Amino acid sequence: MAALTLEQVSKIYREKGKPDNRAVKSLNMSIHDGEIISLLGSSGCGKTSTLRMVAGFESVSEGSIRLGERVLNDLKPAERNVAMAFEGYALYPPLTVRDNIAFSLLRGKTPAAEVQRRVAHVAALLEITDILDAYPPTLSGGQQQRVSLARALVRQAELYLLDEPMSQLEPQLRAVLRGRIKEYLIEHRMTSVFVTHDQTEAVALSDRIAVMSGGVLQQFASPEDLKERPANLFVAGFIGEPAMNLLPARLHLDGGELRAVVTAHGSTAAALSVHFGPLARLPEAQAMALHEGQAVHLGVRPHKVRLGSTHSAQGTESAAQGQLSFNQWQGDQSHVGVELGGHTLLVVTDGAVDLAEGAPVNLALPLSALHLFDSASEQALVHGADLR
Ligand SMILES: Nc1ncnc2c1ncn2[C@@H]1O[C@H](COP(=O)(O)OP(=O)(O)OP(=O)(O)O)[C@@H](O)[C@H]1O
Repeated sequence: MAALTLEQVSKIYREKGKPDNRAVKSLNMSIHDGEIISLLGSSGCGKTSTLRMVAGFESVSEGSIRLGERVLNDLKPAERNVAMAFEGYALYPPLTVRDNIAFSLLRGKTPAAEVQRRVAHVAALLEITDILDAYPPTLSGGQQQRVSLARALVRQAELYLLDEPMSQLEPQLRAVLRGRIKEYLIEHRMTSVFVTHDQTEAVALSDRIAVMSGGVLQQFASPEDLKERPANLFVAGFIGEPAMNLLPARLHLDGGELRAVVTAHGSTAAALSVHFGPLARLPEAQAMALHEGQAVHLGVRPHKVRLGSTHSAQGTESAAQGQLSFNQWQGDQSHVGVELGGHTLLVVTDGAVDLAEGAPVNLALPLSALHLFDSASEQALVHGADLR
């Protein structure tokens, strides 16, 4: 296994008569030896282009890619010692599933008995033992995808690249295989990069997740940090289901205390005022970035707001009062909309909520649920979780 380092890596697609398409922009990433990471983002954000540059199926337009001490940029794919499961499977139709999986091992010096042992092990792991003697054209998409994944996992490579490797599987099987694949990767200390647009999958599989948008790396952090300390408005809105509430607000720093005030539409009255505590609790550099009247976005995760019929904010919680605008039971949780001076705050609760439309609602907003982002730069300013 080895560490993977990307330094200022860009991918520029050039087509005659069209403007250059900079699909990946100055990507810097350092993936540790044995670490499992995911590239996560919406369609077209540059995930696959990044993976294909690492594998050697796309040239690197700018920057350098290193695996351990070796620079990969000018090596052919076969010289890189990188195993890849492709989104389009790329199986050999005239070979059985068993021979497809064993192909790379048979070309090497692995003894036949060891090849058979490894193929049997990975086939059992991915539940494809019963199709080992079948030919790819007779298989379903989900089966072909697992064969492609098995072919990558069975190899002894320095790096494993897995492009949406479970996208064709049914949710139940996908959940089971996720757990098994993760165990297998950890047991063999396999440095691995997944590409996915499914955040549940990225969270379940990865030590760290690289969130990409528009070819730019937005944040590369643990699943917990992405949720509790999103680096900017994009990550705040992208990670978490349902999305974080983001309300336009102004900062007030009077008396050495930090407050964010959301004003009601068409008025100067406060619709919501939240208290972050003394400014002195912030690291100096962070406090210096704040000023009176600064335009910010206040972020609040829907799961973290408490609903009550009476005022019940305690300790480090901020209180607010609004009006219930909708109340939807989702089968396992309630999605409740609360109107605050023309803004709607979404609240998610585990149980059913016995309140009708228009009812007054009291909210308690725990400090740990609050985030501040600068509206102009869109960068994070303060996370309540750091002030507990
Ligand atoms: N071979 C190519 N030639 C020209 N442009 C390309 C090529 N491959 C990708 N692109 C463009 O590069 C951008 C990023 O595409 P890429 O496939 O890397 O994104 P992605 O995040 O992996 O998307 P998806 O999840 O849909 O696969 C898109 O604008 C795409 O149209």
